[in-house]
Amino acid sequence: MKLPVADGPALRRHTAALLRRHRRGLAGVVALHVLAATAGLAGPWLLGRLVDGAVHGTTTSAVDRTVAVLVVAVLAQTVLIRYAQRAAMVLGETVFADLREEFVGRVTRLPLSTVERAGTGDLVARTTTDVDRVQYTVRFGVPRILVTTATISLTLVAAVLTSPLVAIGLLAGLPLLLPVTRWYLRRAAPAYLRESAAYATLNGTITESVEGARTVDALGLGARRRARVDADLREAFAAERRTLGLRSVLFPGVDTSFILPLVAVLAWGAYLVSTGDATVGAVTTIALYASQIIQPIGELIFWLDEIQVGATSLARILGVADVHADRTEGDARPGADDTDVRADAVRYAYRPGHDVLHGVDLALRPGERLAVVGPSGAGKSTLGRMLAGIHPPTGGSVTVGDVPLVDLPLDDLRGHVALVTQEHHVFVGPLADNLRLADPDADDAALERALRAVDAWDWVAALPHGLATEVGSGGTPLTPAQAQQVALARLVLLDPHTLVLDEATSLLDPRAARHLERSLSAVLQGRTVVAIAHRLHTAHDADRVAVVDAGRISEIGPHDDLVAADGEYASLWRSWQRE
Ligand SMILES: Nc1ncnc2c1ncn2[C@@H]1O[C@H](COP(=O)(O)OP(=O)(O)OP(=O)(O)O)[C@@H](O)[C@H]1O
Repeated sequence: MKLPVADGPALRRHTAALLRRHRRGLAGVVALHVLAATAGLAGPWLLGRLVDGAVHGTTTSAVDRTVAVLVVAVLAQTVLIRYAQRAAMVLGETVFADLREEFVGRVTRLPLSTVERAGTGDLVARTTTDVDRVQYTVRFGVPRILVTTATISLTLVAAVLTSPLVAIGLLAGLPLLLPVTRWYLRRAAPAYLRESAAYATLNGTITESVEGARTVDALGLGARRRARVDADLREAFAAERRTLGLRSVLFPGVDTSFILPLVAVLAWGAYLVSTGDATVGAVTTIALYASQIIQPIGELIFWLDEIQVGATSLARILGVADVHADRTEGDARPGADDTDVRADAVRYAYRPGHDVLHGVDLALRPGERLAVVGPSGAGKSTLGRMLAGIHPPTGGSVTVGDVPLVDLPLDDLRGHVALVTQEHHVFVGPLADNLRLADPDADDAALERALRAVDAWDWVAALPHGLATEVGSGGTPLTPAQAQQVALARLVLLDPHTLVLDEATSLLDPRAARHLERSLSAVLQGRTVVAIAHRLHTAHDADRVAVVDAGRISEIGPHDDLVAADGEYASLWRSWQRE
């Protein structure tokens, strides 16, 4: 599954709305640039007058006056450009900050099931490379496009006002410029989209290979992974060559079309002077305009090219919003004492048509401890995720007090059922903030109580700044066991009545595991617990055991009953005892 990309109309709608939101800033920037460009036009016009003066006779004081006005115009232009550029940069930053906040909102609301299915490579590329590209375009591109468009338009108007006949020469470049630019722009968007997608895929493959290096090594998958990276590289190379090919037509075409107006103005102007239809001064002014306009047109085309890249990235960023929510909140809420969690005919498929759960029925008894056992790949973790409301089932339902889990707002849901796994990310920031993710309103005393409950207060109190200590990457490092205790303390704050434990302590060294099990049992006290058991002794101690086999619950009951029934569980149990 790939994350969606916004289409052209959506992109235009969004850009228009963004510009409308910042229309005042935009108007200010345009006004300042128009003033700066107007001051810049005075130079060629005054020089043209000087030339005419020299041809037809003038006085020294008239020349002095013209030069004085020229100096004032240049000074005014310099000052205006300074403020115009400053305003443009501020606008770029404001617009980008707006975009970035919107994007963070979108990404953090993405359904977990979508992120898992799409893989993280594409999302990481969108949050890094694409955001960088949009940032560059918005910060520098948008202001420069405003500047160059204002300069070019005003220069053309000034040229026409100086001498409409001579100004016709300025059009000489258009027959080449227009078709080349049109040809390019038509092809550029898909080509850049392909390039971004190719790099995102390459990123994903490389990240996956590095993260799974041990598995790749253990299974001897090195050659296959290399072949995949090579294939991705070939695609990225082909995509890059295509965009380079497009640019290699655009740039020479554009360069040639820049020279043509200057040559045309001089040749056509000389003819008009000879017929008496133009003055030498007017030709000088317009020839200066023709050379003055080259740089802004070149810059505008450069930015139109960059804008293609930025627009492609923006389409990828906006596309994230097109991911459908995997659940819709309903109004029904379970009663305060309604803690019955049930699964009815639950089916689930990671890929359409490939069910890994085939209609599971399970009614948890409040306060019981249920161990879920079964062969690897049988669907235990998947069932655990259904019971915790992580993924909506593709068939059937999981309810708490008769309300489907996926109809509850996420904050509410976590107050009923929570999943505990061995992945415990510690976020960069104060330890207290890490805990308040579970309950933003908890005061320090509540945080301390939660930490004491999981036996973690001693080490937290010994940290340099206690609860305020910065943890996470770059801060005070926490051991895996400490990170897990922080996660358990969050559970205490969430206070769900039902917990699903999936491999919660399996990867820790035995000493840490024993310590943690103490913390864990404090958390489990008085709650309904579904423990996905990878070691059968957990099953032995549970109130009931559910055996999951090939996506179905094949047996369920107390340990002793199942052993006496001499079914699948009994043989699992016997083989475990023999080990
Ligand atoms: N994210 C996923 N995408 C696609 N298929 C998946 C995904 N996660 C699990 N599966 C598949 O679903 C099936 C059930 O997997 P699950 O992890 O639920 O089994 P399990 O009983 O917990 O196994 P184990 O004890 O090995 O963890 C397996 O065939 C597995 O390959």
